[in-house]
Amino acid sequence: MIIDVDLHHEQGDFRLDARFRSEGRLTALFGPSGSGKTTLVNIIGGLIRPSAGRVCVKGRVLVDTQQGIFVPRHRRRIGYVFQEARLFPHLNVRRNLLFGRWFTPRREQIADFDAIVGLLGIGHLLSRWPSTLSGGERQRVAIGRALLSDPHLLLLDEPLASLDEDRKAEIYPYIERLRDEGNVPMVLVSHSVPEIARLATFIVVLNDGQVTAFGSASDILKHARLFPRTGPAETGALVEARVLRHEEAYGLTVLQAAAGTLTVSRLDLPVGASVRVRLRARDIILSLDPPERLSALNVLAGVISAIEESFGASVDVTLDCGGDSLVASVTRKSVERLGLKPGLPVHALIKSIAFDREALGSAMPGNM
Ligand SMILES: Nc1ncnc2c1ncn2[C@@H]1O[C@H](COP(=O)(O)OP(=O)(O)OP(=O)(O)O)[C@@H](O)[C@H]1O
Repeated sequence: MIIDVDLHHEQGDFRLDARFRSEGRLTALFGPSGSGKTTLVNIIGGLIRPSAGRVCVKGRVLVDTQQGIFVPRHRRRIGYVFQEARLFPHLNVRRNLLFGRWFTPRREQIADFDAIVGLLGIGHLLSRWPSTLSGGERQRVAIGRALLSDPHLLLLDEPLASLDEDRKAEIYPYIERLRDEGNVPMVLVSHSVPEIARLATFIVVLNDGQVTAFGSASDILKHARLFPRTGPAETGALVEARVLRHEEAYGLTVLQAAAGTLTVSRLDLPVGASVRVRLRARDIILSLDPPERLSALNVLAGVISAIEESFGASVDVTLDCGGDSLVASVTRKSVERLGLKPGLPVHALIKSIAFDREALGSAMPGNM
């Protein structure tokens, strides 16, 4: 278990009750403003002492109020990256990075400077001063500095929140690479559904200081009801796929998922590259018959596995498509009219706009 939390905390009028366990390589703490994400991350990092409870990271007890255990922040071996990079302005990038090492005992310094610099693509910045870096570059250096302290866990508290969409898009591939190739698990604070859909392997949902759900990213993102303030617009299924081929003449790329093939706008990725596709529930239409003579390029066959109970106008219908799980948001009237029920074979028409470019791609710019 990477993180095991069971705690209660009170600050002013705010009450936080958090209980979850995560094995995720990248655990997202998701929730609206004021839900308690930063408070929770600060408790894990040792900046706040919880009123009661336990925090374990990789099997090590960091806090246990019953047993009087509270490991101070500098002994936790937890790296921290904040919303603003907080680099030392009087040190160049190389010395900022090396600063990360100072507090790690020499025999425990295993992080490879060149490997981390390569992973984050900051080799060409080493002699630059922080004031000359873009926001995205600064955050990559801050992440590198945190990793060079050989942390057991890296906490990222909305590290992209102050960046514009272009800078965010520039930094996502590096976080994905750390997630997939690095050996330090991460906790990311975020209130963006597209961001967690792209990056998270495990999601903890917070609302008003309560953990309302936790689980694998693909399980959690299916449930629109968990994201009441974002609305159901963003929820849907995460599907892993590979680039099968490019159709240059049409400017298209064909992806292969367990559910079948998916055609999207041309992606700058090599054949064989893996991508993660988010299929939003509101962008899926169900049909009992195989649809013909339609302009939609993406139709997947599946079997209804569940229909969520709901009193609202729409319900979530979950499909099993060759092992991939899809969710369609369907009106209750349509459920009745079409006689939808578990076990029924259906066809899912995916509107082409459902392929959210932000959720596509785990390739580095170098591969493009
Ligand atoms: N020192 C404090 N004393 C009293 N209340 C506090 C203190 N710090 C934070 N709070 C309150 O605790 C609640 C949770 O704050 P927190 O910063 O953890 O939320 P958040 O989910 O990280 O929000 P955001 O996304 O806006 O950063 C808020 O209502 C906040 O006003």
